[in-house]
Amino acid sequence: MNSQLPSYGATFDAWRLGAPNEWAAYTRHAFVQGLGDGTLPRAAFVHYLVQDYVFLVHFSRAWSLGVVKSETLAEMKTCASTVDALVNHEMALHVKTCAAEGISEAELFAATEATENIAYTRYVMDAGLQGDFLDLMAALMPCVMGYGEIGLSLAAQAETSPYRDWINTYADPEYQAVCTNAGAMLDGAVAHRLGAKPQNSPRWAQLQARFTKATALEVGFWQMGLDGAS
Ligand SMILES: Cc1ncc(C[n+]2csc(CCO)c2C)c(N)n1
Repeated sequence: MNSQLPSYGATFDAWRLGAPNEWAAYTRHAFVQGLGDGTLPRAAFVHYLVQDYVFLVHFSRAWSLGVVKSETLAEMKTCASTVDALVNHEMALHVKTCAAEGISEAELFAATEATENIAYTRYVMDAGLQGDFLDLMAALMPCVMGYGEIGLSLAAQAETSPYRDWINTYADPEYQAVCTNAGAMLDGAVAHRLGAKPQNSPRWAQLQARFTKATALEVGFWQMGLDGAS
């Protein structure tokens, strides 16, 4: 385990520090350890991937809401390119892996959502509908950055793990750059709305709470992957 955490920008790093228990439960979950050491049952991985496909559909909707709530072109560009990456690239990994297990894309799209899945994606969507761009980003960031951190922490095990494609997707410098860029965009968005000392803003605690809740919902998602396959 890599004990040095990657930095993805001042705002994200502060929010991660503000949710130590939830963050550790998310990034060091038994599901994650099983991906690294190869002990994760294949059925749990496939169950997770089918749910994750539906998750990505709703995450694409949430990032699309980010375009709507943007106040600068830089924000709009990040959100628009994330939607593109999700619907035209990231979901393809799920389709390919599931096809090898005999599950078609139509079946993926029509999969029944697990309660933990509904809870997470609708929480994020509501954060964006009820709040502003920062509320939405606080709910979206655990997903983006958490997978970057998990990918890096598992990279050393990739060669020997049957889940090496999954690990390499997120350990890849290209995905690390996605995290760094998202973090820089977030820092800009925070400065734009809350000024140079955002931690003094009355909104800071509320944003931290949204980030912490979304992180806890990631823990529930891993657990659903483990439990739902048995
Ligand atoms: C439960 C769950 N959490 C996070 C991710 C990772 N992820 C989701 S969207 C995206 C791209 C940028 O937002 C990434 C990396 C996932 N696949 N499933």
